[in-house]
Amino acid sequence: MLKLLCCNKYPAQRLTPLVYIYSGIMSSNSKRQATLARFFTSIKPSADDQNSKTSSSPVPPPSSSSSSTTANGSSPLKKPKLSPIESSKTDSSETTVKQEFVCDIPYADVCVLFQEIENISSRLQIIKLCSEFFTKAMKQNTANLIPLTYLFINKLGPDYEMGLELGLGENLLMKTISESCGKSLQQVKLDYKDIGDLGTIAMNARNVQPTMFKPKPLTVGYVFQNLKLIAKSSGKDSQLKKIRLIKKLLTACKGIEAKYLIRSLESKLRIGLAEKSVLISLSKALLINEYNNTLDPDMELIEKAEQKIRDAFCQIPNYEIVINSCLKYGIMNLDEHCSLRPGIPLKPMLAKPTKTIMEVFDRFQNIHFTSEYKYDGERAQVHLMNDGSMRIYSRNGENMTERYPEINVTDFIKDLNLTKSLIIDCEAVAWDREEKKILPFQVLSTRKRKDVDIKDIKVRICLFAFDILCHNDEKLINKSLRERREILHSVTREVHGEFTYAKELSTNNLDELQLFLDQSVKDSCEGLMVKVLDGEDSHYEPSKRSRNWLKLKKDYLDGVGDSLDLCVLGAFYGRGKRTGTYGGFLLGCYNQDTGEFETACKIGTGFSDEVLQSLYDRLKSTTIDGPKATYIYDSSAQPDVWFEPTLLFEVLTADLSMSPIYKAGASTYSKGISLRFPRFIRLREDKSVEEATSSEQIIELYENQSHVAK
Ligand SMILES: Nc1ncnc2c1ncn2[C@@H]1O[C@H](COP(=O)(O)OP(=O)(O)OP(=O)(O)O)[C@@H](O)[C@H]1O
Ligand SMILES: [Mg+2]
Ligand SMILES: [Mg+2]
Repeated sequence: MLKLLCCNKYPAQRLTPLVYIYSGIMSSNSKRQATLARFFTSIKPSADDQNSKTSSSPVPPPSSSSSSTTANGSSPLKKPKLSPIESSKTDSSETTVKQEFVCDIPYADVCVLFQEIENISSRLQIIKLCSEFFTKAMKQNTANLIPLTYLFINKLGPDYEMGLELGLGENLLMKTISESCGKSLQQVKLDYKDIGDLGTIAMNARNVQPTMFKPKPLTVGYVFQNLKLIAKSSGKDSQLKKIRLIKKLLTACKGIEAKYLIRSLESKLRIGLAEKSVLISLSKALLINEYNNTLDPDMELIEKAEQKIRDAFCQIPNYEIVINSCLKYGIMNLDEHCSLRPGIPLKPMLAKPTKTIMEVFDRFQNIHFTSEYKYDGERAQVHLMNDGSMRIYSRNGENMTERYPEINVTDFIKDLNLTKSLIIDCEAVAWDREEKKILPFQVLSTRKRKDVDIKDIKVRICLFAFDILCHNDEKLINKSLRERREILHSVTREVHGEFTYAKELSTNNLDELQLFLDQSVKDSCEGLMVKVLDGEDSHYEPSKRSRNWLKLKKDYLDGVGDSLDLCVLGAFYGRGKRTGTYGGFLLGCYNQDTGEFETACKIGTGFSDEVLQSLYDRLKSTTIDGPKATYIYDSSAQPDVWFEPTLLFEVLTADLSMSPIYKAGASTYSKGISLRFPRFIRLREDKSVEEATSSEQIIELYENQSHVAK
C-alpha cells in the first residue's frame, strides 16, 4: 500500500527515459554526476504531475513560517526548487547552514510509514520500507531527505546548535492535549495511567472530536518548521507559545497523525526505528540516487556507504552537511570532502577503563605508549576560526564559549601569522592562582554555565592541552600522536596558569609508571591516560571509546575501574533525619539499541544534607504520575515517586553482580546486572541523559571483573 502511495505521488516516469539516455555517459567523475543530479532535480514537473500532486496533497495550512505556502494559502506545488547542491554550499569555509526546509511530502505518508514500522519487527523489512520512502522522496526533490532524516531520528538539527531540543515534558503535553482535544486534564491523566502513551491518547481524542472546518493536510516541511519553532520558543511566555503552536498542529491532524506528532514532541517515536536503520536506509537511497536508479545495491555496499556517513558524522555531526556532501561528491568520496573543520565540534575520542598497571602492560605489549596526567575537570575542545573568532565546546558538543569569557586562544598561539585556525583538545580545570595549584572538580562546578561576566569570575581555569586535531584547516587526526604532539608544541606556547600541556611520561618501566601514577594523584589528578604513541593505532579516532586510550583512575582501581553515570528515574521519601527530602534514588543505565532506561540500583549513600535538599528542590518539579514506558524495572523495586529522565549521577560501585531485581543489560543477559554498594560522587551536568553509561558498557565492566572473567 505504501508502495502504491509513493509511486502515485512522486511520479518518476518523466525522469526514467532521461536516466537511461544519460546513464550512458555517466562516469565516476563526481563533477559530472553533480551536474547531472542538478539537471534531474531541477526538471519542472508537468501539469500531470502537478495535478496528481494536487489531488493527493492539497494545500498545507497557511503559516507565516511555512515557505512552502503562498500568502493566499495556495501551495506553489513542485515549483522548481534549488537542489541542496545549489542552495547550500558545503565548502570548508561554511560552518552553519541557514537553509529553511521546504518539503511538500504529506505528513500523513510519513505517519503511515511509522505505523507500518511500528507493526513489524524485522530490521531488514524496516530498512526496505524506509529506503523506498527516501528514494521516492528524493525523486521529488533531494532536499526532502534532510527534514525526513531528522524526523526519523527524532531530532531537529545538529546537537551543537542551541535550542533545537524538543523532548517536551508530559505535563505540558497533557495540558495541551486536554485544551485542544476537548478532554479534561483529569481524564487525560487517567487515560495516561491506563494507556501509557500520550500519542495514542491524542489520536483517539482527535478522532472523536467534531470539527467545523476540514483541516488542510499537513506537509513534512510545515510540521518540521513548526517543531523547530516550538523548540526555539524561549523567554517568559515560552510555555504559552509552545502550547499555541502545538495546538495549531494538533487541530490540523487527521487519522494517525496526532499520535506521531505527540511522540515527536516527546522526542521518542517508539516505533523500534533505530538510528542505525535510518542511516542504512539513507545510504541505500543515496546510492540508488547516485546511480540514477540503475543500481540495486547489495547489503555489503550499503553498509560500506553507511560507515562512510558515520565516519563523516563523527567529524561533522551535522546531517545536513553530510547529506549535501554525499549529493555533491558521491557517498564513497565523502571522506575526501567532508571532514572536521574549525567551528564544528567533532565527537571526542574516549578511553577504556583499566584496573591495574599490569592490564596496561598486557594491552600495550611491544607497543610504544605514553602516559599523561588525567586531569579532573571538563573536556574543552578549543577552536580558532579563520576569521579570528574562537569557540570552546564541551564533551557533548555544547558551545561553552560564554562560560569561559576569560579565555582567549590567540594568547596561546606562538605566531598568529602562521596559525590562522586550529582545533585543540584540552581539559579545563579549576586553578588556584595564588597557590598555583589545581582545585578539585567540585570547585569548577560552582562556576556558572551561562551568561558569565568576566568581572564576576572567582574560580579561574587553566586549560591542560593534550592533543591538536586540525591546524590551518589541515586535519591532523590521521597523524601519529607523536607527530600531533610535536605540532601542538610548535604552534602553541604555554602561559602559566592559563594554558599548559598535560604532563607526560613515556616509559615502559613498570615501577616508573607506578610512581608517575602516584605522583599524578598527589598533584590533584585522577590518575593517568595511557595512549599509543606511534603508528595507525595512535591516530585520533573521533567518537570512539578506543582501546588505544586507556584510563587508569586511582580511586576506582579497587572497584570496576571506573565510575558510572546513571540516570535518576525515581526516588524514595526520606525517613528520620532525611524526612522532608528524598532519602534514596532509583538509577538506571541507557540502552542505546532500544532507547530504554534499565534500572541498575537504588542509591542512598554519599549525599550530604545540602545535596539532598538541592536534589529535592530540583527533582520535585520533574515528578510524573507513573513510570515512563521506556523505564524497564521490576515491580519489587518501585520508588515512591517517578521522574522524567533529566539528571545523571556519577556513582562509584564496589562491584557489579547479577540481580533478580535490577534490569541493566537484561536484554542481553538472562538476568539484569546491578551495582553493589553504590555511592554518589557528583552530578554529571555535562552529559545528556542519553549519554548515561550504556547497558553495553555495564555488561563489559561486569564481564571484565576477574571473578566473572575466570
Ligand atoms: N591527558 C588527557 N587525555 C585525554 N583526556 C583527558 C586527559 N586528562 C583529562 N582528560 C579527561 O578525561 C576524560 C576521560 O575520562 P573520564 O573518566 O573523565 O570520562 P567521562 O567524561 O566520565 O566519560 P566516560 O566515563 O563516558 O568515559 C576525557 O574525556 C577528558 O575530559
Ligand atoms: Mg572526567
Ligand atoms: Mg566516566
